Amino acid sequence: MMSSDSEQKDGSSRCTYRIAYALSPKKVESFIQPSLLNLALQRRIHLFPLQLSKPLSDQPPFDCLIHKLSHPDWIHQLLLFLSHNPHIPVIDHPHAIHRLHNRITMLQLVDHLNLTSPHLSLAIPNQLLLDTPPSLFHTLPSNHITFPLIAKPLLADGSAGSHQMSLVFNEEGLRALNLNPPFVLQEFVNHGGVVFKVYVAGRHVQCVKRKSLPDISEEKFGGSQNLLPFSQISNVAAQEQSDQSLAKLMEAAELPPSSFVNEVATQLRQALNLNLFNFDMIRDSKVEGRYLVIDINYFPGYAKMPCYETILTDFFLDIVQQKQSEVSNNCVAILSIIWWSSGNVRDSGIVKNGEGGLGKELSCIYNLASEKVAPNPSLVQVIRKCWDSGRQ
Ligand SMILES: Nc1ncnc2c1ncn2[C@@H]1O[C@H](COP(=O)(O)OP(=O)(O)OP(=O)(O)O)[C@@H](O)[C@H]1O
Ligand SMILES: O=P(O)(O)O[C@H]1[C@H](OP(=O)(O)O)[C@@H](OP(=O)(O)O)[C@@H](O)[C@@H](O)[C@@H]1OP(=O)(O)O
Ligand SMILES: [Mg+2]
Repeated sequence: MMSSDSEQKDGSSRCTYRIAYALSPKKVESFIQPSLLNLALQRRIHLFPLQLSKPLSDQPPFDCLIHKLSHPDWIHQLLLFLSHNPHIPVIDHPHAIHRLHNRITMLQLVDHLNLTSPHLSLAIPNQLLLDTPPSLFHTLPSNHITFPLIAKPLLADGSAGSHQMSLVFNEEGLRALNLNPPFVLQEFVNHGGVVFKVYVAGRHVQCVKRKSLPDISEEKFGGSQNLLPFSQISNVAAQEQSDQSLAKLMEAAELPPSSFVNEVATQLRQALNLNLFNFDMIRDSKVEGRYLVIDINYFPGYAKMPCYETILTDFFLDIVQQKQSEVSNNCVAILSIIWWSSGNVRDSGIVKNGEGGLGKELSCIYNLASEKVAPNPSLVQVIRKCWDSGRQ
C-alpha cells in the first residue's frame, strides 16, 4: 500500500511510504535524528509527525503509525481509529503496550516461553506485590523471597516516580522504605555489574552491554546499611567503582550467545504481541547459564543502539511491504473469484464472448484475472471448490 508519490529529478514519480509518529517532545528529540530521516528518505520512507492538536481522523494519510503516548484521550482515539481502519498497521496495539506498564504483568509471560537452548535457562527474579505501607509489617510477608531486595513501583508508565527504586538490605530497611504502595519487592541477583539490553524492532534484534548495579558482597550485605534509594544506576555504580575498573568489567563481560538472545527475543515478541521494545537481562553469578529478565520497556531509546537507523528503517520496510503484499494477495483473491465466475457466466451462454457491453467488459476482467490466477493451479482448485459448493 503506497499512499503518495514523490517527484524524482528525472520527472518520474516513485512511490513513498508514509510513516506517521506520535511521540513526546523528548522522544522526538532522541529518536527522530536527521540521520534516521535521511536514511529513511533514501529508502523511500517519509517519517512525519502527527498534529496532536487535531483528531486522528483529520490527519494526512499514512501507511503506518508508530507511537508512545499514554494519556487516556490519545488511547481512546487510537482504539477508535483501529476499529475503523483495521488494515492500517498501528505499531503497537495499546492493549499490548499496557501490559508493560505494570511490573507484575510485564514479566509474567517470561516463565511461559518454550526455549530450546540445552545449557541455558531463563527466569524472572522471585518477587511479590505489596499494597500496604511497609511501616505496617514487621516481617517479610513471604518466605519465598530473601534479602537483599529491590523495591520497584508497580506502575512502570515512564513517569519520574516509576523509576524511583531502593535496594533493601533487611527488614529494618523495609520498614524505612519511603515508597507509596503498591510496589514490587524483587530479589536482588548478583550478576557481575553488567546488564544486557536486548533491543527488538520486529524481527531485528540487537544485544548491548550496559553498566548495572554492582554485586552486593557478603560484607556489605551484613553491614550497617539498611536501605539505598536510587533512580539512576550510573550514580550508584560510580560510587562503587572507578571509571577504569568499570571499563575493564564491561569489556570482560561476555555477551550471551546470539542464538539464545534471538530465541528469547522472538518468543517474547510473539507472546507480548509487540514489535518495538527492549528487555533487560542479567546473568546469575551463582548459577551457570541462568539468565533473568528484570525489565521490559516499550519503545526504548533506540538511538543509543549502534546502527539504529538501518535497523529501524529495515523494520519500517518490513511493516509496509508486508501490508502491501497482504493487499495484493487480497487483490489476487478477488480477481480469482471474478475470473472463475466470469468464465462460468460466459460458458453458460448468458453473455457471449466478444459482444459489446457487459460481454466485452467481462471478457477484459476475465483476461486480466486469468493472468493472475491461471499460473497458480492450487488457487484454481480452491476457486473451483468454492464455485461448486456455492452452486449446490
Ligand atoms: N532483580 C535485580 N537484580 C539485580 N539488579 C537489578 C534487579 N532489578 C533491577 N536491577 C538493576 O536496577 C536497574 C534498574 O532496574 P529496572 O530496569 O527494573 O528499572 P527501570 O527504572 O524500569 O529501568 P529503565 O531505565 O530500564 O526503564 C537495572 O538496570 C539493574 O541494574
Ligand atoms: O525516551 P523515553 O522517555 O521513552 O525513555 C526510555 C529510555 O530511553 P531514553 O534513555 O533514550 O530516553 C529507555 O532507555 P534504554 O532502556 O533504551 O537505555 C528506558 O529507560 C525506558 O524505560 C525509558 O522509557 P520510560 O520507561 O521512561 O517510558
Ligand atoms: Mg531497565
